[in-house]
Parts: sequence; C-alpha cells; structure tokens
Amino acid sequence: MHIVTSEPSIANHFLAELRDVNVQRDSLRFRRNLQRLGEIIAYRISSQLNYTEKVVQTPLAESRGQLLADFPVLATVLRAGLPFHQGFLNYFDQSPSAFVAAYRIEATSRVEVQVEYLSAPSLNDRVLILADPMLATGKSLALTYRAMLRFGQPRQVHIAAVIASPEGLRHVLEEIPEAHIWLAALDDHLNEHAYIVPGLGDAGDLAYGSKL
Ligand SMILES: O=P(O)(O)OC[C@H]1O[C@H](OP(=O)(O)OP(=O)(O)O)[C@H](O)[C@@H]1O
Ligand SMILES: O=c1cc[nH]c(=O)[nH]1
Ligand SMILES: [Mg+2]
Repeated sequence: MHIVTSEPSIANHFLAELRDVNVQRDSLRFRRNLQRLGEIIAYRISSQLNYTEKVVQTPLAESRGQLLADFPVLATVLRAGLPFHQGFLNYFDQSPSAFVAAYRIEATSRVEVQVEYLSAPSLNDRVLILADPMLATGKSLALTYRAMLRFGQPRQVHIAAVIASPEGLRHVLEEIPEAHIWLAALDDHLNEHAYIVPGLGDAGDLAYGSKL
C-alpha cells in the first residue's frame, strides 16, 4: 500500500484544504484539489507501468524517449469520483474511461450499495485504475470491481482513494487481494453513519451540491 502524504509534499497541502470546513465551502477549489490529488497519484502509479523506447526527432537531432506502452483504463464511481478521475485523465490522456453509478443506501447501522449504470471498454489484459476519493465501508469499490469483471479480466488493478477508513481498506483487500492500493490518507475510523472520521464530510455533496 502507498500513502502519498507519508512524506512532505504539496499533496499534504491539498489534502488539508479538502478537509478544512472553511476552505471546502469553495466547491471549485474542492473539485480542483480532488483533481490535483488524482494527478499526483496518477504520476506515482505511472512509475509502475511499462514503457517502450522510441526515437524522437527534435528540431535539432534525434533523442531516445520512453513512451507509455499502453494506457490504463480509468474507472470511477459517480458523483464524487468525477473530479478525481479528471486528474488521472489529465496525465493518462489517451486512456479510455469506465463509469459506474453506485449509491449508498444508509440503513441504521449498515450501508448497502446499489450498482446501477456501468459502461466500460474491454478490460481483458489491461491495467485498470479504479479511482474513488472516499473508501468508507469499501462496498462501493468492491461491488464496482466485481460488476466490472463482466467486461474482461484486467492483468493489473490499482485502487486509488483520497481517504480510506481501516475497515473499508480491510474489506477491499479481502475482496480484491490482487489490487495495488494508493491513498492520500488512511484515517481513524467510521462513525455510526459509515462516514470516515476525521474524513472530510460528503465528497459528492461538497463537489456538486447536496441531493434531495
Ligand atoms: O466505501 P463506501 O461505504 O461504499 O462509500 C464510498 C462511496 O461514498 C461516496 O459516494 P456517495 O455514495 O456519497 O455518492 P455521491 O458521490 O453521489 O455523493 C464515495 O464517492 C464512494 O463512492
Ligand atoms: O466519509 C464519507 C463516506 C462516504 N462518502 C463520503 O463522501 N464521505
Ligand atoms: Mg456522497
């Protein structure tokens, strides 16, 4: 597992702004910070991908370059996943995308997740990056991954989240043991409504407004 804020970097600053009730009122900044953490994690994941050598002609001479051998498939979960996904897409700019509509149904002590719309390219033999900023119970990511397997068997799976709970992380590791996990932070616990504490609140509402 990789936690990108474990060393000093600007990622810590973006994460602190995302959590801050005074800063997060600015939804444009909130979305942009999700996007920037997506970019940072995309860059980190890129160190684990394959590259092919190519001779590139500059205006002055030839130069040997390293080009990404194949672009990963970028999957995300609506709604809060959208700005985070855009960060990955900014770097992996030729990647195909997969979208999932999943929502949490909060019962008193349990959260159930309903997976609805799902669109994806073939995942056979692809690198798959499944990105969702909040990994709370882990059910959204685990069910999404299972539902996506009908589009083929990826050869490598990366799961990226901004904030995870220990319980959710355990669930995802049990359900998807082959996944490489990338986080900005691993928080303390889930509260009785299955929100991450300290967390940042409701990422979807902060990015796009509260729903009825
Ligand atoms: O780990 P889990 O317990 O499954 O929770 C995580 C899910 O909660 C958030 O979405 P939410 O259901 O709030 O939808 P929204 O983005 O539309 O607000 C988040 O983006 C995840 O998809
Ligand atoms: O803490 C949480 C849990 C689920 N979804 C969120 O947006 N935040
Ligand atoms: Mg939400």
